[in-house]
Amino acid sequence: MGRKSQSKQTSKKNPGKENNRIIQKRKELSILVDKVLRLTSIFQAACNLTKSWDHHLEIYEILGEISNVESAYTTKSKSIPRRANIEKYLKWLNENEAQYEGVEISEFDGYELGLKAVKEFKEDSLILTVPTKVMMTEKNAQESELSAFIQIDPLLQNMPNITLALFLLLEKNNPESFWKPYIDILPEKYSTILYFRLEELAALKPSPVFESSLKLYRSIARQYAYFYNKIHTLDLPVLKKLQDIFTFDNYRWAVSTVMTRQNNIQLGDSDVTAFIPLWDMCNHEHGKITTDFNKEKDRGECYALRDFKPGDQIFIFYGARSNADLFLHNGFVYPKNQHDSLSLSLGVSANDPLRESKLSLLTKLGLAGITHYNLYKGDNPISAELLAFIRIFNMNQDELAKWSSQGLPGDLVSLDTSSAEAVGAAIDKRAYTYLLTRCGLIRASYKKDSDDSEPETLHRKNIKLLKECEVQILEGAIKYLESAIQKLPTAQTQV
Ligand SMILES: C[S@@+](CC[C@H](N)C(=O)[O-])C[C@H]1O[C@@H](n2cnc3c(N)ncnc32)[C@H](O)[C@@H]1O
Repeated sequence: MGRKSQSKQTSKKNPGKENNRIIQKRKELSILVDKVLRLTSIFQAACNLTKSWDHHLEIYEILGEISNVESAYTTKSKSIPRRANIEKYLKWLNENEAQYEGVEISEFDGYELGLKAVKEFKEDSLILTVPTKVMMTEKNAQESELSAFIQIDPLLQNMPNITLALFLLLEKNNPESFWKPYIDILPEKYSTILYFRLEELAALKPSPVFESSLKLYRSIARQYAYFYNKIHTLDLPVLKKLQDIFTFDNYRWAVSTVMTRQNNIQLGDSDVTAFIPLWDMCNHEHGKITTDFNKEKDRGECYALRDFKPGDQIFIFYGARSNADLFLHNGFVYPKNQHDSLSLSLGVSANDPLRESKLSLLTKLGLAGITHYNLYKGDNPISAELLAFIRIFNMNQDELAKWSSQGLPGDLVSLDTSSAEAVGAAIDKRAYTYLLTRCGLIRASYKKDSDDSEPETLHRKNIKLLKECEVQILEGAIKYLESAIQKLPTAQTQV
């Protein structure tokens, strides 16, 4: 606080002193940013989890220092709570011919803002339309002053979501922005892992999302450092504008806004990444995709995925995504998720004497490069690919030789009964038993860390829900495998 107000006064009274402060800030930051770049480039993907975590601690600490330096030198303007901006937002939408009759923006417990029906909507009826002109898209970014940077930056050329994040930052800092009413109703912060404290991230263990979270954090940290350097070394007017706005805190906000609100929409001949106002006020529930782009009318359209009565929250279906995906990229967990899955890390050990034969059989089936297989929620937890892996993984030398001699051993990668007969109960018994043991061990690892002493924050709530869903998947798979083993013909199960 003290440092911030000091900075303001100094700049008015003594511009020379202010210049020195800026130089000092840049010096401090460039040392820290270099550290982030070095740390994020030496990292080996094959590191074990303990090393990944130690590595994360280092990155996290340096980013903490970066945030401290950046906030000490920045005067934060007072922001108006998003709810207070709803009226202006709706007026802007009206002026730009968005249609949303019978719909209100409202607060819903556990969802923040959402859309409320104030009249009845029958399933498949049109709820709202959003003209292209109010959407903020990667195309707008390409047509803006940012284009000079996009043209010379390979990262931006290949990652439209990052382009959109930088464009959003520029527009947020532009009081004249056409999208100001939209930007003013965006959340101030998010429940993505970029906002998690260390203890919260650690509480994700043993979920496989722990590892994915460290990866995501590392990648955003590296992007931040990469862009920091570009912004402060390249001589482009747009980058001069970004110099004061581009802080780690602002970047994680922009990236999280994109992660939680982006849509892909067919504009012209291409698929573009876009923010679609109003449409992106809808929260998710299970159902069918009911959002579309109407080329003739040049607008996005959102239809009712089911009947909604006055007073109901209007939901849309975000797509068939696992809770791991929703947690990581959208910052929430959907307990009734019918598309849930759990990622298992599986591979042939370097010490396995039959490694070469197993890998060559996996290669034939196009599975050699796969390091993770999904277990699914519901009656069929095992995919054909996972079944193929556990079958091959559990074969002996003779079995490997037999199956390798075939052109394409399609029966190995099939859930059909006839294929199971061709593979034989002996292999399947070993395969299922192996997976059962593996699932049992993973399930047991979830028991250890039920720490209820921590306050129930949204982050903690999501972590708890995610792990409960993962345990459910594991228990479903265990039941399925026990029953599958029992159903195998006993006479043939001898090896
Ligand atoms: C596209 S926005 C929807 C509007 C958002 N609720 C808001 O206040 O701006 C997506 C975000 O809404 C929240 N959300 C959406 N569906 C949800 C659900 N089923 N349960 C909990 N939160 C949800 C998550 O925070 C997610 O990142």
